[in-house]
Amino acid sequence: MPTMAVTTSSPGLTIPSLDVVITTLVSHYLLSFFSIVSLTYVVYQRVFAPLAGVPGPFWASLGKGWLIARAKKGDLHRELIKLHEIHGPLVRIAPKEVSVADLDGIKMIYGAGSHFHKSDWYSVLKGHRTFDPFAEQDPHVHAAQKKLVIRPYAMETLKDLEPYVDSTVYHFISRMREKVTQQVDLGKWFQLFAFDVIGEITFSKRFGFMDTEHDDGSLKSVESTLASAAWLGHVPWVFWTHDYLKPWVGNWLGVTNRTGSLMQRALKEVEERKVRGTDRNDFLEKFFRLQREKPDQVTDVAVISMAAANITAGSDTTAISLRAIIYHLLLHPEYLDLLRQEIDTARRERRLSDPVTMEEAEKMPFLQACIMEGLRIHPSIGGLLPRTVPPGGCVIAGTFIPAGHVVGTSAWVVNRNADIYGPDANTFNPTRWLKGNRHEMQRYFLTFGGASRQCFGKNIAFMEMSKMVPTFLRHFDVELCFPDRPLKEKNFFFVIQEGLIVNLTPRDEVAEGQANGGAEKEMNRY
Ligand code: HEM
Repeated sequence: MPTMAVTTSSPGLTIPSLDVVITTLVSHYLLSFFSIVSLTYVVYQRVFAPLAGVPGPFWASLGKGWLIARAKKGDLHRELIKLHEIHGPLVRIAPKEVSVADLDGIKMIYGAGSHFHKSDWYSVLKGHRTFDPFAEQDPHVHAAQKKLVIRPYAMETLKDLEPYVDSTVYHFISRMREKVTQQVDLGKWFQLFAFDVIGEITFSKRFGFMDTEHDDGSLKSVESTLASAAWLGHVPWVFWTHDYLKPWVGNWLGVTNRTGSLMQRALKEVEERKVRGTDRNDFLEKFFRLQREKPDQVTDVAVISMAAANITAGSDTTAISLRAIIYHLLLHPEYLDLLRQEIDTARRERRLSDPVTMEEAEKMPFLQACIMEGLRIHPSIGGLLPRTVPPGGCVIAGTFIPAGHVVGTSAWVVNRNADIYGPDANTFNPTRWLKGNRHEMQRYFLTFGGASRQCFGKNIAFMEMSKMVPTFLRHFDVELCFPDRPLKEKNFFFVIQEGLIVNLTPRDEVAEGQANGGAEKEMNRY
């Protein structure tokens, strides 16, 4: 029987029963209560909160929903460019988070010795790992870890790694020669190359992706890690709640791959190497040498973690950069011609090896300019590099931002700053690196992060690109199959492109040289 019966006291007049009255009143008051709380919250965020005066999307000022939606859609970098064009140097992107395009502010946040430390966004990447320089938030722990493992990444040790990069570049070229009659997904091949080269320099063992033309799941693993971290980082409590409940609910988050399958791969390689030994001077050997010097501090966990970091931080990032450089050169034949001239002149003058050496590449100013410009126009990392405001707060672009709030800059925004790069900052123009104020341009160049937490692998990445780009272009004429179809891109912290499909034609002189020499021969000097 229904409980909410009504009683009729006289014809035409209906009196509700007591429980109906109570239910109606409660829902009415609850609704009013929530409306008042919500309204108060909106008024607070829009009028009284410390960041109320900072412009930005309406929904961003009220919660993390806007950021999460962008992270899911993968367009945060493009949105930030637009928003800064509209609003100027500061944009509020969450109730307590600001995107900064102000140059003094950027220097303050990322400069050497900065007190702005990595925000909680990174905690989801770190999880329970005890050794992880990339995601470490504590500056003292980070400094100690960096000191222990940075030596193998230094410029002086690059020479040891060069032959490993050479053999992988040569393998790439020989695989491309097999593809000259087909449409080639060059973007995918750069990714296979970038993973194989990391395998070679870290473990003296290519992963074999270029041989099989696909990977063993590692590419997906990195991608799902980043896609998941990109949104979870904005709500770390979701990650930690899931972490707590995992024994009962299972693993639902891709970000845990960073501590899962990739670590397992690194672990396997390290264990195998311990048994097998080696006479090669690759990364693993360099880490083992550090371990022999300080066995208590450079633990097995540290070695495995750094090997895994090479894969996650060094593969996709390099592939993205190679795609960007070649794609933009193909879109701008005038610059491609200039680069070809530089390559061909060096070759005619017998100043060019095959593959091109690091030393030779450094003497090619236009090549270096093209690499810098590709890195500028399409930085691999499109996320915000978020940092927590230190105690005492800070003033950026005349606005006070309290301690504990988050500030950050995407390289996509600052790398397009017209005050630094000129009025054509939005277009690919390598000549700016030859005639512009290079020092000033490099000072704010955020593609490899800020000085306080700069990329460990920058030198290695430059070595790979400096070899691959001229060697590839001396071997092939390259043409976009679909010049009118822009590449698709998705920002999952890394801004990954899709659709770099090309036709390759072998360049005759080189083809002859190679026919005589064989694809896998070491370094032929012409
Ligand atoms: C073109 C290629 C690359 C680009 C654009 C790039 C970019 C970056 C950026 C922007 C950061 C700072 C991230 C942040 O502040 O949150 C970073 C950090 C890092 N990168 Fe790279 N990277 C590249 C290649 C590599 C390679 C090849 C390796 C290793 C072999 C590597 C290892 C690292 C490590 C270990 C860190 C953490 C540094 C720290 O926080 O102290 N990267 N990278």
